[in-house]
Amino acid sequence: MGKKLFITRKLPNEVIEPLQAKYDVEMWDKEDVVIPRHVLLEKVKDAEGLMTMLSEKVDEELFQHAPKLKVVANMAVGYDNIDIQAAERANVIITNTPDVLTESTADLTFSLLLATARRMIEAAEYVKNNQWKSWSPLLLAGHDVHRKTIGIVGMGSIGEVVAKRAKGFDMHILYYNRSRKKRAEEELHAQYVSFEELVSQSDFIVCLTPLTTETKNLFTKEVFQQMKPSAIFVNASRGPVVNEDDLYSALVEGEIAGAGLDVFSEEPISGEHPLLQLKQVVALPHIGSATTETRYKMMELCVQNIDRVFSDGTPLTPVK
Ligand SMILES: NC(=O)c1ccc[n+]([C@@H]2O[C@H](COP(=O)([O-])OP(=O)(O)OC[C@H]3O[C@@H](n4cnc5c(N)ncnc54)[C@H](O)[C@@H]3O)[C@@H](O)[C@H]2O)c1
Ligand SMILES: O=C(O)[C@H](O)CO
Repeated sequence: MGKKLFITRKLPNEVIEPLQAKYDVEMWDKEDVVIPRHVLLEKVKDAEGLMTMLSEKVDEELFQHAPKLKVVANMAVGYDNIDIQAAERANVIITNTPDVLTESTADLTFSLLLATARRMIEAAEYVKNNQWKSWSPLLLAGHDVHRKTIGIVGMGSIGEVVAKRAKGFDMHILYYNRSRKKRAEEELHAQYVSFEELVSQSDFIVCLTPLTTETKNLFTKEVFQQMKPSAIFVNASRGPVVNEDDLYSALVEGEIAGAGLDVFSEEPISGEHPLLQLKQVVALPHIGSATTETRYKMMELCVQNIDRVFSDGTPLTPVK
C-alpha cells in the first residue's frame, strides 16, 4: 500500500490521476460542501499528505490527530486558515499557491472596483426587472475611475498587478506596504505613503494584504471616517481585515460612497446580512481567482507540491 493522501474536496479526475498512480488517494466526495470537522479529523489519522481548501482549519488539534502527516498543500495563496507555528512544531511542511493566481485575482479585483464605481450590478438588475423607462440624464450615474487616485494597501504580487491595471486607466497610484516596492515606483509611478495618507487621499481604497494579527480589523470606524465621502472601498483580501459593522455604518452614514467586497468575515455570508441590503455594495462569493484556467493551475500546483515532498523533499512553493 502506498502513502495515504487525503483531499478535502472533490476534484476533477484528471487532476488527481498523477497522484493516484503513486499514492493511495482518498477524497471528500462533495464539490460544494465543506467536510465536517469530525470527518476530517478521522480521515487524517493515517494520512501522510493532505490537500486542503481555505475553508479547513489546520491547527494543533488536527496535527495531533495526524501523527504521520508530512505535508499540507493548501489550495490558496492565503494561509490564514493554517497555524504555521503548530505545523513547525509538528514538523509538517505547508505549501500554498502563489503567482499562478495573481493575474486572475487582479482582473477580478479591478472589475469589482469598476462594477462598484459604475453601479453595474444595480444597472443590470434594473434592466432585467423591467424598470428601464427611458434614457435620462442622471440615470444610474456612478463615479469615474479614469484619472482618479487608487490607494493599494498590501502592494504584493496581486497589488502590483492591480496597479498595472490602474495605470491603464491613467490613475494616480498610492500604496502602503510593509516595505517599499521600488519596481512599482519606477515602472508604475506608484507613490509610497503612510496608511493615514492613503485612506484620506484615495478615491478607491483596495485592500490586498494577507490576514494576520496586524491586518485583522485594519479598517475600522476611525479609518472609514478619514476617507473621502466619495470614496469606494474594495476588499479582495480576507473578510476579517474589515470591521463589517463599522463598514455598514460608514456606508449608511454616507462617510464613504460604496464598497466592493469579494470576501467576508463569515463565508458564506448570509443573504440577510445588513451589508447585502445596501445598493451601494457589490458583493461576490470569494471568486478572486475563479477562472477555470487558474483554478486548474492551483490544483496542479498542489499536486506537484505533494509529489515533490515525497519524491525529493523540494516542494515548489513552501510557506516560509
Ligand atoms: N479574493 C480572492 O479570491 C483572493 C485571491 C488571492 C489572494 N487573496 C488574498 O490576497 C492576499 C495577497 O496575495 P498576494 O499573492 O498578493 O500575496 P503577497 O504576499 O505577494 O502580497 C501581500 C503583501 O501585503 C504586504 N503586507 C503584509 N502585511 C502587511 C501589513 N500589516 N501592512 C501593509 N502591508 C502588508 C506584504 O508586504 C506583501 O507585499 C492573500 O494573502 C489572500 O489573503 C484573495
Ligand atoms: O488566498 C487565495 O488564494 C484565495 O482567497 C483563493 O484563491
